[in-house]
Amino acid sequence: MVLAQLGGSITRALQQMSNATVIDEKVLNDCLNEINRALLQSDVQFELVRDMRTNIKKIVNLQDLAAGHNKRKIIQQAVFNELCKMLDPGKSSFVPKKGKTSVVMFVGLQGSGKTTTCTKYAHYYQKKGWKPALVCADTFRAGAFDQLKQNATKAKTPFYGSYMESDPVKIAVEGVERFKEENRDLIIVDTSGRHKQEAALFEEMRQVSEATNPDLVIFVMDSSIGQAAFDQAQAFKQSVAVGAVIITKMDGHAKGGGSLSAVAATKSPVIFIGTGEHMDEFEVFEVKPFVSRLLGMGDLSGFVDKIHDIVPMDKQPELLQKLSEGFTLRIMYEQFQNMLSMGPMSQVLSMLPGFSSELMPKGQEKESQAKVKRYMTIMDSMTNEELDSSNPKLINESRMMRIARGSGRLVREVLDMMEEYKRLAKLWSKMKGLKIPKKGDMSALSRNMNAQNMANALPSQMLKQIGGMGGLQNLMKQMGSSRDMMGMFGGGE
Ligand SMILES: Nc1nc2c(ncn2[C@@H]2O[C@H](COP(=O)(O)OP(=O)(O)OP(=O)(O)O)[C@@H](O)[C@H]2O)c(=O)[nH]1
Repeated sequence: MVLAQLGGSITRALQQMSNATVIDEKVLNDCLNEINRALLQSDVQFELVRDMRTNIKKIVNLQDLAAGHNKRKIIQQAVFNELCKMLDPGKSSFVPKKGKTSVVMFVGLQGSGKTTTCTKYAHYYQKKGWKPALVCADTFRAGAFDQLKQNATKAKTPFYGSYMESDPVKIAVEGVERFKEENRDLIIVDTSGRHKQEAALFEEMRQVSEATNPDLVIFVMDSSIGQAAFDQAQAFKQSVAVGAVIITKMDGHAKGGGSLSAVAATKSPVIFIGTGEHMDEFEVFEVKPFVSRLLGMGDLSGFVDKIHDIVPMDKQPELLQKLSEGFTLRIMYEQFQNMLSMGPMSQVLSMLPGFSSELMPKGQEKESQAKVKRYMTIMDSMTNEELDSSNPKLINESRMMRIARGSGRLVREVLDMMEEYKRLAKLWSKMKGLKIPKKGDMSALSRNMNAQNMANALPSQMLKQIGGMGGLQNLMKQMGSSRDMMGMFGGGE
């Protein structure tokens, strides 16, 4: 979970307030002080924090609240709303339309993650059936074109650039023209960065922008820049028409609140956040779900969307039909494939209320991805008969030796994979009848989620970290109450 520490501190402050027998001025002030401290510690700009406090105090006038009022809920709601307000510039950014050509220009300082983010952005839309293309107009940094080329090739996205040409405007114009002719619907122009803000950078940006006339300029900002965020964002906004912000490296820093101040500086919404170096570590940013997650209330709608990414609507009856005929190795293979394309598991799980990606350390996640890939290599050496059978006994000793030889793995590893298959087959048989909720149908999801189902689905190590079955039940209780809160804030269902 990004900014997990900040979220944890705010939640604790609200919790402490809730524990007080009477909520008076002192209790409210203590709570707000605690929240302020947490925001400032994570580098949110001082003025924003001060305004937030003033606004909450204005809304929550304890003297005016009659005895019957639920002060706790009103305060919690005010904190939630103010956090949302801080992150919401009140206007949306340009949204490209599939099938219609849009030009999107990326700007930012060198090292902010601009080039990586261009590819992530292209990949995100490509997965949804768009036809993006990348133009490298960074002639300042040697190697920038190679990097873009490498990333674009990995993402199977067409690209344009030049080793010889030194005029970024010329390259940008040529690239955009070329891809317009090819009817690409999302033309992404990567511009050069500098180590620091300087006149040459802004002049070049302005010229590229003038020549390509982008529909949207996206400002890419590294979340770790702290208090400097506000000024940096403002400087870019003054030079080009920044219409949206993407904040990168939200995975690495407990701080990062500073970058959220960019919203106030550019008056443009944050549209995505980068949460890792991997192409899929890229999340759509939406204010309410983000604040919900920040406060440990989860983002059930995002979670359901992820499920639909893995098993699209039109494939669901097919999968359920296949599963009803028995859990085969081929189904496991396909699910592994989906899992890998979906991106890191911690990102998905962090959408569940009360979960934190801290529960799943990065190293461990990489390890489990490597394991999944190993299992897939092993399955690549299996026959159709083996893959389509739901009887593990079919894979006898001699078959195992053959499969190990064919895949270049150890027999022990084939055995490991079969154990994993049996574990998942057992899990599936227990989960029979589970329905995949429709998009937006949160109640179906919660109906399906009882502690036993969840306990079965979680890796045992993770269950231990949560605090076993007891810890999980507590978490589910929290989920219940967080759902109430989400409903109250209009964030969940
Ligand atoms: N952890 C983490 N690393 C990231 C993220 N986004 C980018 N990076 C890394 O940040 C470093 C710099 O990224 P680049 O894309 O090369 O930076 P850039 O802003 O394009 O640099 P210039 O092209 O020189 O302007 C690379 O090592 C990326 O892998 C992110 O969201 N999380």
